[in-house]
Amino acid sequence: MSVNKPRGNTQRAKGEEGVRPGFHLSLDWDSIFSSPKSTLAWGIFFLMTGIILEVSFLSYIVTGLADQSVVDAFGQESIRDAGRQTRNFLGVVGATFSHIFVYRWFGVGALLLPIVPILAGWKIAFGKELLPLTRATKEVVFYILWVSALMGYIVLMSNTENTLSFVSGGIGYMINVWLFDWLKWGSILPIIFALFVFAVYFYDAKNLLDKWQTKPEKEEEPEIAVAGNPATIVTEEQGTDVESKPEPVKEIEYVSVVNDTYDDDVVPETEESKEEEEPVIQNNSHVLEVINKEEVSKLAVTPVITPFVATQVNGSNVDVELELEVADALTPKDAVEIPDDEDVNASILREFGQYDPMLDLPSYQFPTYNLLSDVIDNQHEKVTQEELESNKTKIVETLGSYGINISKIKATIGPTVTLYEIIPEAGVRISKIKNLEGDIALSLAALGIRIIAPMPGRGTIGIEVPNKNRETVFIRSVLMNERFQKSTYDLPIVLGKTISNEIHIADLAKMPHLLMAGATGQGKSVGLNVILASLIYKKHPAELKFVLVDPKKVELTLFNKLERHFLAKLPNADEAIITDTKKVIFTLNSLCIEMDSRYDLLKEAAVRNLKEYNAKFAQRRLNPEKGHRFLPYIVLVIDELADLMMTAGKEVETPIARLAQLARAVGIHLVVATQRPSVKVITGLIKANFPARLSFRVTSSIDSRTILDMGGAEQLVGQGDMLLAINSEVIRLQCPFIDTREIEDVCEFIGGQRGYDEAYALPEYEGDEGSESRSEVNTDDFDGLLPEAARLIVTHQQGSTSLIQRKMKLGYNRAGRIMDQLELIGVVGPFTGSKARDVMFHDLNGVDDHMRSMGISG
Ligand SMILES: Nc1ncnc2c1ncn2[C@@H]1O[C@H](COP(=O)(O)OP(=O)(O)OP(=O)(O)O)[C@@H](O)[C@H]1O
Repeated sequence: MSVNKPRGNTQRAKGEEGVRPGFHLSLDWDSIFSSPKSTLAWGIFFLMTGIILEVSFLSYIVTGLADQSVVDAFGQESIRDAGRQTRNFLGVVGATFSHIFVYRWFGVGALLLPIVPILAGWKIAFGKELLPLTRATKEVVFYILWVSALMGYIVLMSNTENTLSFVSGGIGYMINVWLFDWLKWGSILPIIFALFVFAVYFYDAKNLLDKWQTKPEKEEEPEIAVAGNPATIVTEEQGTDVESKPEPVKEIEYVSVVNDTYDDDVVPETEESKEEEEPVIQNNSHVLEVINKEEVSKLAVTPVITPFVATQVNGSNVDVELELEVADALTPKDAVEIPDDEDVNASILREFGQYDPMLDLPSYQFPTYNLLSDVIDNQHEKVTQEELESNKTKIVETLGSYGINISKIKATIGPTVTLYEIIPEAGVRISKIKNLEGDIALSLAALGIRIIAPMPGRGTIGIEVPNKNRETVFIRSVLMNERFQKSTYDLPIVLGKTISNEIHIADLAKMPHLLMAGATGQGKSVGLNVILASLIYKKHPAELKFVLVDPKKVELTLFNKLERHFLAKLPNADEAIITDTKKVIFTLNSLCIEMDSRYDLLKEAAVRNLKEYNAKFAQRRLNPEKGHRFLPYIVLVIDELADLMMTAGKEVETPIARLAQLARAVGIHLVVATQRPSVKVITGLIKANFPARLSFRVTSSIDSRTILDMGGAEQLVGQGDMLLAINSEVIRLQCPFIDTREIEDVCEFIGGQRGYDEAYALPEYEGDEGSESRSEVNTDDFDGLLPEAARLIVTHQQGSTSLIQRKMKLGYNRAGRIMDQLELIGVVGPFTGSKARDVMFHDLNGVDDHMRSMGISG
């Protein structure tokens, strides 16, 4: 727990010189407080402390004076003797504690003190709050002092200091002695005033009073209380407040992510708005004041938020009626039309705290690292001195034989390759070295030479030579890496180890999509699994959903177990992992609908991206009654694009391109892998929208150029050796290795936990039934020129009615009818306004086959 860290630091600061440093390093406060056993032990410790204090205090109240002499004599006689004499139920310890807390300090008010350790202990031990801890602690502190002061007044006024001073304790008595000098008997007034101020601020007494005043004549008054009961009374008793609600989250390691997701400055904003909105709801004169302050929009709080309250309190609509009355008194129209981005319902926020999606699955446990194999990589020396020397000599000799002299050479040993950086003598042209790439490779007799001339930002020329013994980078080591664990990215993914053995972590949310290519067996599937595992280890199921498309049918099936935690699927779909091309088309279109509806929500909330939207939702500034909901990130993973493009062409390309173009801001990100990085698969449209591209080894430099816009990927050495190109930067990385068994264990670990009732539901795609019934379309009514028009449209790749009109010399009406029929049979997309319709086929054979399958010929 982060709260404990300072303790470790303080210790270090104080006793650094005197204590061996190793001692401090071995104290892992995090694990002391976070392991289940120690949490239970600490919880019970606090519980016991609370109980001991309470028993001691109660006992002292009964036997206090008798024990006072024992406590006073403490230190002058043996503990044993003192123990025998004391009458406290808990002996000398009980008597001493009570003497200090009751007699010296707080009097009977001290009886409240043990509530704090008891609540804290319960929370630590059992992970649940009996009452909200923060709020209860504040109350306890206030009442201890207040009761002490009140008792002090009574004792002082009744002149019973000698017999009853323990009732008020020293503090309460002294307060009254001081007040008495000023106010005589009137010193009770500040004491009562303190209670009043506390009640106003802490229980929002003014709000309650206002509520009571605005509808005194209403018979429904008691009903409101009843309707509000389940939520209101519970919260009042429990005293839920903004700070206390998110506390359970802190107990899971997750807190850093939560903090990142929601900006810190959110809280003060909420606090302010709390204060300002309350008058608006209830009192006309306050409303006018607010208008003067140009905070008109806050009026919208009234009608918009109340239905939300109503739902929260068992669907009662009493509050709704009340609030509409107030709004009518002003300008109801204005009030309704004001956008709801100012809809901050302070009372809901105060009562329920910030919305925390993770509380849907409060007991969710993140997968542990021991599910991953802890093989320590080959301990033997990876690259020997001889290997380095011999490569160096060969490089120097080869270049020398072409008249290129080197002034300096430096080697960096990476997991898969060693980078030799050379500085040629002055006057040598870089292109000359680049041209000798093949010759150098030949003379080094090694596969996978890659020459980087010049190394960006280094002023050198790099030659990467594969190591004889390569290192496997195991997933466990990278996921346990501190940089990954502390990463604050929204969607952190580990991509691999760089040549200088650093872990390369990227934020998929910023990428914002990733295109992967690689010939068969070069590590694509392992790479995809690594990406999925990174996200699973960092994200709570409430924050992230996967849409998994696996046309190969075998690669992603293991993730099936995550269905009720991390997967999203179409309603009525049997399997969450999509293997069928037709279903892929539906899913992609459904994702487009999800994207559009998310955009609508963002627009209505007047925010620019998903993060801002969710933060606003968490602050309860968006009304679920209006369709607002917490939006998890969605990551669409397609394991084999080539397959889909070959079978469905435009039908797949168009939605993918649309998602890639637009979905970033609404938290939908794509990871698309393909074996064949040909231009037919990675079309210009797709490529243009995937700025981040990753290539494992490919078979030709043409493929490398298609995916990376540069050669080099054909020179990689396989088994996860890869090049990552983001914008114009290219990095060579070794992908971590994750085994099928490890994936299986992780998925089983998560799948075995309580999940959601079902997978995250994607919106229904209406084309669903439409396309199913395409084969049942009555083709008899179709225009005889339909096949010809279809070919014309496909040839020109332009879905326009005027094209049919011009080329086929038809009237507008007939051409229009034909266009509608083309849409019906799925050759063109729906009408999109002024733009031409999308053409769903890109070759004549495809469209002919399609028409034949529908019984249309000609
Ligand atoms: N990062 C890695 N580290 C070590 N070995 C790896 C790594 N990635 C892949 N391999 C090895 O390569 C083999 C093939 O990997 P993978 O199944 O990921 O290839 P692929 O590109 O998905 O092939 P295909 O397209 O045929 O499914 C793995 O079984 C593993 O032995």
